[in-house]
This record gives sequence, structure tokens and C-alpha cells, in this order.
Amino acid sequence: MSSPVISGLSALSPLGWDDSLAAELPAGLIPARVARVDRGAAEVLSADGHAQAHYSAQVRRAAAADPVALPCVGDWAGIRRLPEGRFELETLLPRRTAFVRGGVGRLSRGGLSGDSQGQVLAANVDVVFVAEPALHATDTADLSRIERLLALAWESGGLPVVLITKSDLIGEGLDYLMEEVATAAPGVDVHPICSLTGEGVEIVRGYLEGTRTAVVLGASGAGKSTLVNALAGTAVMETQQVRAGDGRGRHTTVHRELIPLQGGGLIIDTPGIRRVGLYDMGEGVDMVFSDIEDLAGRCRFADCRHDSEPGCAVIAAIEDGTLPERRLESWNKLQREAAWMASRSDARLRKELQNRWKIIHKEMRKPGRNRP
Ligand SMILES: Nc1nc2c(ncn2[C@@H]2O[C@H](COP(=O)(O)OP(=O)(O)OP(=O)(O)O)[C@@H](O)[C@H]2O)c(=O)[nH]1
Ligand SMILES: [Zn+2]
Repeated sequence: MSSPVISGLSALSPLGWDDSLAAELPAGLIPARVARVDRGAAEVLSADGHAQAHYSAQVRRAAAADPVALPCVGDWAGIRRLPEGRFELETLLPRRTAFVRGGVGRLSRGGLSGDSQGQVLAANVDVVFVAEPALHATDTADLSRIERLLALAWESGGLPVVLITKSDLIGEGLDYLMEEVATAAPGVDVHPICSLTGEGVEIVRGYLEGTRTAVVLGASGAGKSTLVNALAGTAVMETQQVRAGDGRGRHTTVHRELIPLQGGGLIIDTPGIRRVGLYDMGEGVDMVFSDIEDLAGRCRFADCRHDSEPGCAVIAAIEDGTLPERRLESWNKLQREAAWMASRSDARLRKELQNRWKIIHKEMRKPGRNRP
């Protein structure tokens, strides 16, 4: 990494680097993107390849005070080469989007708790693909699962896109299924794909244009790895068959969690993202049910519970067939769950956490503190 600045910037653009990020980079630091994190260090990709970068004292201190300041896959960082040739990760650039797990808990002494709370699973994800198979065992696509994952996707700040995978398994019924799925995802693009024949894969690739970064959410067996391999044009991910076939554990292959694709764009795949379940849906739920929110605005009573009140526009829409009744049930259910989570992780504290992230970030960028 000798002359990073000139050769660097164009070599960095496949990683998603752009002018607005460049404007945030403190002078004298080398831009690099976090591809994987280990204890105390990150594997980073830069214009000159990959390197291990140990966290600076500032980064360690900030992370000890608040786990949100811990580098995570997808982060952009400013790194520095130390005289002995090692690299140090000096600062993180502001995150544009983030998948946060666990929300924020309170310690008995009243502060924000720091242990595995508010952990950031991935940063700077532009597109969130929600993968749901057309046919899973004997059932068709699970609309409630799509709604749940969409709420997460919205909450992260990335653009949600629904992919109905394994479209080859359903044949005739596909058009009908796609119409049903569309009712569960208002305002969201929905596409059928088949990673085996390649149908729809180019449409998926289109969302990555301009070197965007994506994650694929979906249940086990939804076809996430198969899709990523189809996008990459090579086997970058182990699929279920491969894993079953050679009998090796998944841990035998150490892979980077930020995967640049040959045709452009990047995919983030981490165990944390794979396990992502019912976390932090928060305001995302409102986005998923924007159709019902609109209708509710037209109910006669402002506090209508859409149950049996007179002048309820939601019930009217169910009666005239424009709103599937399943949607209202699903909305009620997810709202209850979101409220339950909010009672545990307090939305106000979450906002506070976001603000504190900004302060931490400024703090980390103060020059001359504890240089080794
Ligand atoms: N018929 C059909 N099968 C598919 C398609 N895509 C994937 N599969 C199969 O579905 C199974 C699961 O695919 P994976 O890609 O491993 O699923 P995954 O979502 O990565 O699963 P986890 O790693 O457990 O999260 C494999 O046997 C694939 O061959 C498709 O488009 N059509
Ligand atoms: Zn109503």
C-alpha cells in the first residue's frame, strides 16, 4: 500500500467507494472496507489488496464504551501503516445504513448496557433482498415471513426487494402467487427467480449496479447461497448440497464476509445476518403495512382499532375485497410483537444510541489522541 491516493481511488470503486465517502476520510489515512472482523482486528480490502488492521486505541476505547462503535463488516475505515509495517484501523467513516441487533438494554445503574447489546451486524448495505421460495417443502411462499423480513429490511435503511426463489418449482401457479406476494409488499419490487436456470438473475444483478452492496435475508434453504453463486459466476458460497455432500463443517472454509462479485456489486454474508430473526423491526412495520396505514387515515375515528367501529375504512376494504383479511391479521400480530420488543429495547434509547454514534465518530477522528 505505497501510493494509495492516485492509483487507489479508481481501484477502490468496485468496493463501493465514492466521492462523498472520500470527503469524509481524514487526511493522511488510507481508505479500506471491512471484509470481516476478528477480536481486536479487521480484515480490510483496500486499493492494494487485503490486509489485517488492528484497532487503534481510540477505536478500542470507543468500542469499550459503546459496542456500536465496534467496526463491522461493510464499514468504511481510515487505516494507517505503522513504521513496522503493520496496519492500524484509526477511524470508521459514518455509516449510511446499519443492521443493528438487540436494540439497547438498560443496566441497573441506568446507562446503556454494553454487552452484546446494540451490536451492528452489517453496515452500508444499499439493497436488502428478501428471499422466499415459491415452494418450501409442500407450502407455497410464506407471506408473513416476507412481511417480517421486510420490516427488518426497512429498519436497516437499505432498499428492500422481494425475490421469490425456486420459481421453477411452481409452474402454472406462479402468476397467482406473485400477485399474492405483491399484496404483502406494497411499494416494494417483487421478482420471481430461479438460480438453477438463471431466470431473473440479471434482474437481481441490476440492483447492484453502481457497485451497490446487498445482503440476502431468508430462511434456511431459501436458496441464498445458490443465488450468490449464480451472481458471482463461481462458487463463492457453500450450498446445502455441498455441505451435506462432503460432510465438512462450515467452519473449515474461512471466507470473507464481504464478497465482491465479478459482474460488479458486493454481497455481505455473515452468520449474524443469516440468523437474523425478529430484531428491531420498529418503524419498519409501518412501512410494510403502508396500505393499511393509508386506509386507517380514512377511518371515522382517529383511534379506530379496525375491529367493529362504524366508518372503519380498513374493514370496508376487507369487505369489498381490496385488502386481504390476512394482511390485517398479520399487521396486528407484527404490531404486537414490535410493541413487545419496544418495551424491552425502548425506542427513545435507540435514537439516543444513534446520536451517540455520531459523537463517537467525531471523537474517534480527533487528531493526536493516543497515537502509538
Ligand atoms: N429447484 C430449485 N432448487 C434450488 C434453487 N435455488 C436453490 N435451490 C436448492 O435449494 C437448496 C438450498 O439452497 P441454498 O442456497 O443452500 O439455501 P440457503 O438459503 O443458502 O440455506 P442456508 O445456508 O441454510 O441458509 C439446495 O439444495 C439448492 O440446490 C432453484 O432456483 N430451484
Ligand atoms: Zn378503522
